[in-house]
This record gives sequence, C-alpha cells and structure tokens, in this order.
Amino acid sequence: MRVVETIAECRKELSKLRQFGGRTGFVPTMGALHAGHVSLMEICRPQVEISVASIFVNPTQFAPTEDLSRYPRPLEHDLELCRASGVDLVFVPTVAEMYPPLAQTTVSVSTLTTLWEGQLRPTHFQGVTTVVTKLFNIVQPQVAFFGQKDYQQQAILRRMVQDLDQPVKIRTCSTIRESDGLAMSSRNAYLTSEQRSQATQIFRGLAKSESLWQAGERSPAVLEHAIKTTIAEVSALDIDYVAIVDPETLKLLDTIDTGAVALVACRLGTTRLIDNLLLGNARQIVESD
Ligand SMILES: Nc1ncnc2c1ncn2[C@@H]1O[C@H](COP(=O)(O)OP(=O)(O)OP(=O)(O)O)[C@@H](O)[C@H]1O
Ligand SMILES: CC(C)(CO)[C@@H](O)C(=O)[O-]
Ligand code: BAL
Repeated sequence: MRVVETIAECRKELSKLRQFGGRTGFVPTMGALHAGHVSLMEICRPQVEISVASIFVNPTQFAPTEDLSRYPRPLEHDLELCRASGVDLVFVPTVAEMYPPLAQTTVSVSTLTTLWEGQLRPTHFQGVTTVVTKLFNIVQPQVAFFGQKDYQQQAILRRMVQDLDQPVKIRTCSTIRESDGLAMSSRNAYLTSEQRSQATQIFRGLAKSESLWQAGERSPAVLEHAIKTTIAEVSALDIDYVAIVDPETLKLLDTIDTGAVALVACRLGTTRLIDNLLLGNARQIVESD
C-alpha cells in the first residue's frame, strides 16, 4: 500500500497502478476510521482492480462553530486499517494542498442541500460537493463508495454526478452498527459512557417505525410520531428533526406509495448524531447506479 500527500504524487502512483488497465474504486473519508469505513473499503476492493482511499478532514464542510479543531486524527491507526483492508493507495493531502490561497471555485447543488442537514448546517454540503469533485478529479475513479448513514450526503452526490456528467458511479453501502444498534460514526468518540448508552435510543426509535411498517402502517405522520416519542423517552436527546421523506427528493411525504426514508438528527450534549432507516422499496433507489 502506498501513502501519498500531494496531488502530483497521487496522479503519478495512479498512472503506475493503471499501466495494465483496470477499474478504480474510491472511498473518500475524513479518517478516524471504524468498521463502517472498513466495510466501504471491503465492498470496494473485489469490484475493482485498483482501490484508493482518501483521508482528509475537509475544513470547508465545517462551520466556524463546529468541531474541526477537535475532530479525531489518529493517522497511524487509520493507515493500519487501510492496509488491512487491502487498499492499494491512500491519499492524505494537507489543507494547503487541497486549498491553495488563490482557490475561489466551489461546486454547489441547490434544492437538496437546503433541506434537513442543510438547514442546520447551511455551508456544509457546498464544502462536501466541492471537495468530493476535487477528489474525483484527482483520483478519477469509475466507482465511489459512500455510507447510507449520511443519507442526504449520498443523495446530493448522486444528483451532483448526474447534473455535472461526472463519470463516476455512486454506490451507497449499508450502515454498520454497534451491537446495540447505534450507527458507527467517528463522532461517537465524543460521547461519555452515559451518553453512549443514551444514544442507542435513536436506533430504538427507528426500529419502532420499522416494526410499525412491517405491521402495515403507511402513514408518514404515525411513523414520524412513533420515532419522536420513542427518542423523547431519553430526555438528554434533543431532536433536531425526524422526517419521513421521499428517498430521492428528500421532500416530506403526505402519503407513502412504495417507499420512504426516515431521517433523524439529534443532539446529545455537544455531539450531533444522525441516522436513518429505509422503508419499503427505498433500498432500490440507494442501490441504483
Ligand atoms: N456506520 C457507517 N456505516 C457505513 N458507512 C459509514 C458509516 N459511518 C460513516 N460511513 C461512511 O464513511 C464515509 C466517510 O465518512 P466520515 O469519515 O465522515 O465518517 P463518519 O463516521 O460519518 O464521521 P462523522 O462522525 O464525522 O460523521 C462516508 O461515506 C460515510 O457515510
Ligand atoms: C465525503 C467526505 C469524505 C467529504 O469530505 C465526508 O463528507 C465524509 O466523510 O462523509
Ligand atoms: N460524514 C459527514 C461528515 C460531516 O459531518 O462533516
């Protein structure tokens, strides 16, 4: 496995790896890797000849009030996990490499980025779409792997590659969970042990809507209420939103025809946690290319 820090080195290594042809798969991350990230790398590897990961805590997707400075950066451990996952190349650029002082170009997606996470983090998705476009331009993958946990992010990136004719297929991979159901997330490291056990209530809320769905419930209002009241049993959890939305447009649904996604965001102390659940045929949408 090669680790490179500059765009020039990354391109050079990629052209060596590509001399015999083959498809390139790409897993972009912000590091502090856990089993969720490892699953993306393990799903990527058998599908391509050349697998690439990136580790970059992208400053432009953090608001000034957010956790950029305290975001965990255990680089050596991250590289060990990449090596164990069989990745060929890891790109670990510096901020100066990705954003030279004269940089002034951004990529933005409109309506989808104004909803949900975008309402609470108004500058966040423009940072994501800009850095992911830059990474796609540098790595030039045929296929890139993202987690379902960040549901809105993958929906926006799917829109972006279609709208800008970027020649990359987006694959969305299932959320990996702790044994009590909490979605794995680098930010879980911020939780105290008490908060860690409280956090699992988010999954209990989603599981409640799943069992109602299985029993035939199709009212978005009933499903939303069930999630909210279950989460509210733990008073330490402050709900930012619970919404039953269309899997593609992320707009609120009045009725559910065939599928929906339940989106949840909560605050627990100073930590924000997000999670979601696919209902009905929503899986077909996230599994489409
Ligand atoms: N539990 C998970 N299961 C599957 N994929 C995941 C999981 N958590 C994160 N990912 C995916 O890994 C990729 C990199 O995400 P990132 O480095 O931001 O990790 P994260 O755990 O989501 O961090 P954060 O806590 O900051 O949101 C994204 O595509 C993200 O959706
Ligand atoms: C896609 C991403 C690597 C862009 O910085 C980030 O938003 C993430 O880790 O989900
Ligand atoms: N996984 C999403 C990255 C972020 O919250 O900044």
